[in-house]
Amino acid sequence: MSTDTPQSGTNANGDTDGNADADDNGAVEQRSDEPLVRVRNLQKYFWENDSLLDRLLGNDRVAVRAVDGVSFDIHEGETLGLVGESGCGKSTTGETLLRLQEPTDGRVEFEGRNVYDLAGEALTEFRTDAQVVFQDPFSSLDPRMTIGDIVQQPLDIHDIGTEDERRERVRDLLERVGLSVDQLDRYPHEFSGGQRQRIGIARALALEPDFLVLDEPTSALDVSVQAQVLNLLDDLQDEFDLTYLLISHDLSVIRHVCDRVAVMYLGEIVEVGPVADIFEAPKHPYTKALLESVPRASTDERNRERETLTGDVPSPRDPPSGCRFRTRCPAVIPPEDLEIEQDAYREIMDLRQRIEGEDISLESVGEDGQFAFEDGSIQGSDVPGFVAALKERLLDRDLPSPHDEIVEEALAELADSNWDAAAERLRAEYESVCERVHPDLRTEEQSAPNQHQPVACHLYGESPPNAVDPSSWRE
Ligand SMILES: Nc1ncnc2c1ncn2[C@@H]1O[C@H](COP(=O)(O)OP(=O)(O)OP(=O)(O)O)[C@@H](O)[C@H]1O
Repeated sequence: MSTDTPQSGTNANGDTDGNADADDNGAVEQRSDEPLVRVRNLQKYFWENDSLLDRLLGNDRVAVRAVDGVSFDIHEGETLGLVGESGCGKSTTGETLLRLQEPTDGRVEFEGRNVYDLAGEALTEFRTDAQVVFQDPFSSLDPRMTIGDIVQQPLDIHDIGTEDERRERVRDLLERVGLSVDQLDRYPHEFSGGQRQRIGIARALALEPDFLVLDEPTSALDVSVQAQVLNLLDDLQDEFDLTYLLISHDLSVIRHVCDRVAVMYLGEIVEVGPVADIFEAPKHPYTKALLESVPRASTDERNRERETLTGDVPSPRDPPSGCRFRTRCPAVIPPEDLEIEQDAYREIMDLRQRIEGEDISLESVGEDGQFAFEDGSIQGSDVPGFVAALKERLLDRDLPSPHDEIVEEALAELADSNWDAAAERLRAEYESVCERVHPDLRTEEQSAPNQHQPVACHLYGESPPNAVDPSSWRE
């Protein structure tokens, strides 16, 4: 963990300047040391409607794309933060890379070996070296076991040492995490939340691991206790040369303890970089919005107009095409030849999304059944009034010409319940590169040596698809 002194000059996946020497011509020689953990294109899908009964009933299998092709490295001794809104796939990433879940595709190397190929002794070694601390100390500790037995359990399972040696190790561990050995024979319910998390940490350390996945280690704790547990993790990292993947939705935790941070959205990583760069100069519109949504301490900052994340996170069962954030993105890129202000474009894109999702109650438009639908259509003479009422309900602003006319044409299709035609009218005019092309995040191999904050966004492509200045859309 950094204690607020993050690395600088780190490339896509954590190579630091200290390890990349520039020669006289400015050419940079890459560091030779391998990351401790290398994740490449990791995918984990959960399948719904996948039972025998579903097959007999002819139900289609549905993939929940919890993790959908993530790549990152974690270097020895560092803390990489994984941050994103609830449900974006953070825990599944952590569990899959520890092989607590089988991957759908992709590769995870730990000390250079593919974790998913390991068997026998090599697998046991990996299970010893890589451990996890879960969020909820209440449910992750067996209530029927004493804490001595809980901490000793991994030593028993791996048959390490004699009974006396194991007991001695448990005592050492409990003391090291700030608990008293007198408490050895007590049960989890006799401890506070913070103490229970210390027990979970002691158990994770029992086998002397090199690497810990810390999955929201402090989110179930009172704020006052959170700092104590984070400080303990920091001390333990120094003392035992630990490498951490810290999963958290809490940006202040990430900022306080991480060296680098990977920002996750809907199963993908959208930006990676040193923690100071990500917090001070975020690039991806999602990262910016995530940071904007954090309450500010200073009055100046509090009074500043804040653009927070709006709109629902789409389902991982059917993620948006192209950039997954484009359905909420305040910087979604208009077609090259279109003259339109960003706010108006966003509003039209939102309207199209609602039309595509048939997410408008047409029967309730207007006053008390003003527009009666018969066989899916309203009377022709009512169409202008219907379109005006729809606009009033669905749009927050008056659109300039010619956009107003195009939107009216699309809405008029809804007078005949022609959802597809309405969506098509808008798609024909307003389709964005963000929905057509998936922006990839470069991996270490693909990044220029001086590119230390890769971002998966068309605004930052080598040849941006549209002349939008990324710094201009919000300041
Ligand atoms: N066993 C499962 N079966 C089906 N879907 C699952 C399963 N586990 C997770 N998911 C889904 O996968 C997606 C990612 O979940 P995950 O718990 O990894 O997200 P997260 O970012 O860790 O969220 P949180 O912070 O709320 O824990 C979610 O949509 C979740 O509902």
